[in-house]
Amino acid sequence: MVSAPGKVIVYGEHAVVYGKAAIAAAISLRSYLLVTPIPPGSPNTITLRFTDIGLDHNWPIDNLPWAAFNHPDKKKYYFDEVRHLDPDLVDAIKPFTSSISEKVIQSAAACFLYLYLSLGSQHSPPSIYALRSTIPIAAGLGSSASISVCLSAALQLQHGTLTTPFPGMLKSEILLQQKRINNWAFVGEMCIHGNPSGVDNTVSVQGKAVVFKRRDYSLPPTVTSIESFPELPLMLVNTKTPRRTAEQVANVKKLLGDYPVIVEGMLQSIDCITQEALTIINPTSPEEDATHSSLIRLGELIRINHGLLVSLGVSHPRLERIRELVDHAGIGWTKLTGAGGGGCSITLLKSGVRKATMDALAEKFNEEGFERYATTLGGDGVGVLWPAVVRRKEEDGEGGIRVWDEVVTQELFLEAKGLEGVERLVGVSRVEWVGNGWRFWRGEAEE
Ligand SMILES: Nc1ncnc2c1ncn2[C@@H]1O[C@H](COP(=O)(O)OP(=O)(O)O)[C@@H](O)[C@H]1O
Ligand SMILES: C[C@@](O)(CCOP(=O)(O)O)CC(=O)O
Repeated sequence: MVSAPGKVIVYGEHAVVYGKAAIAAAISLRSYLLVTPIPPGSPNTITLRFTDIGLDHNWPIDNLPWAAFNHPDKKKYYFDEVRHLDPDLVDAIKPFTSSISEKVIQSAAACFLYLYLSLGSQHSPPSIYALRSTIPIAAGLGSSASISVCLSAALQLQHGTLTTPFPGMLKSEILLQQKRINNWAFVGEMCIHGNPSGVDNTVSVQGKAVVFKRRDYSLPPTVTSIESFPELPLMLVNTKTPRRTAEQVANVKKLLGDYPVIVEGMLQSIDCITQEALTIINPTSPEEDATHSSLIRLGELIRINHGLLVSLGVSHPRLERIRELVDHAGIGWTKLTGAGGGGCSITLLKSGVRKATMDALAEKFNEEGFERYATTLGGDGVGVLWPAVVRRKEEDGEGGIRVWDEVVTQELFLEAKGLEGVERLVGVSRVEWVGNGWRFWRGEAEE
């Protein structure tokens, strides 16, 4: 099993698509992908069970367009850096997803097939790929990146081109493997939303928090880890209005085409906001350290960033309603996060907010159909659970405790009740495992 986190963009979404810097941090909501090989003698098929979106589909392996993907002019290997989708290969996949009518499901299936055909072979073992995610879909929290990262890591592990991280693994090897996971996760992101900047998949692979910049799409991005990302008091609220990232990105592109000078100026201002925030987050002198006044400055930058996103046309009345309620309560500074057009907002909370004020606001959110998430920022990136065997404990009714070990089968995983059930069964913060438990490609490992 593999897992990868979602993310919040704290500053710089949309501008990051045009080569400006963005600051993003991993969140504790995650996707989990369990790969189960099918016993020998079973039909030679691959099956996707992505139950969150109602995708349950299989394809005979021999029928897939291997010839197109293995053609000498087209073949890409796990170590190749891929910056564009090949339109002929995208076309070769289309007949295999055309029976799926819903765009959400179709794009997830296309993402899987492009990665499977690129990284696998006709002799790959028939397998079932079961996915569950605790990240709300299309809400600005990087759900598509986190599933792309899971698929990239799982397929490369399955085909022996990655190793499960182990204590003492060389830092250079960890970084190389992270790079390969990220490279193919970016390909998956391109299948789902066309023209991604790569910030979402990068933070999902690395975890923690990063400053991300991609000036030239033919070159790798510049990614700087923020080692001591401050524990900002953030509130995450979902409008429950889904939207597609691809559409929001296309809307900004159109606006830039219509008003190039004005919109370039706005994107440039967003870049300045990100740079300014960085000087507060990474102070160069001790007296600039995280103080009351730096919280206020970070908050003001959040408010200004949101204003510019509104002007870019990517807010939504439901996002404005959240901002209005928060402003009215006077508890912090709010901006949309991710692509906007619905999705989620983040609020940086002021210090000393009264509990009664928070409770009253929470009630208002409930009444109006918004959902709040408890999440922490800056956790681990992509990880592997091998073997996937949980240690269970239960009172035996006679004053004792019964302990037993249980393999996380596909059935157990898919039947876990709701998001909490998934977290309780396989969550990365769960401690009782048989074997090593979750292991992560942590970039800071010893050389
Ligand atoms: N839990 C999931 N199961 C399957 N596919 C998913 C899941 N979460 C996200 N996806 C894929 O990602 C797409 C959403 O991507 P996107 O619009 O970029 O939203 P987000 O802001 O959450 O990344 C969905 O259409 C689907 O293809
Ligand atoms: C709008 C954008 O900057 C972030 C999109 O984030 P999300 O897909 O809404 O989680 C696009 C991108 O960086 O690819």
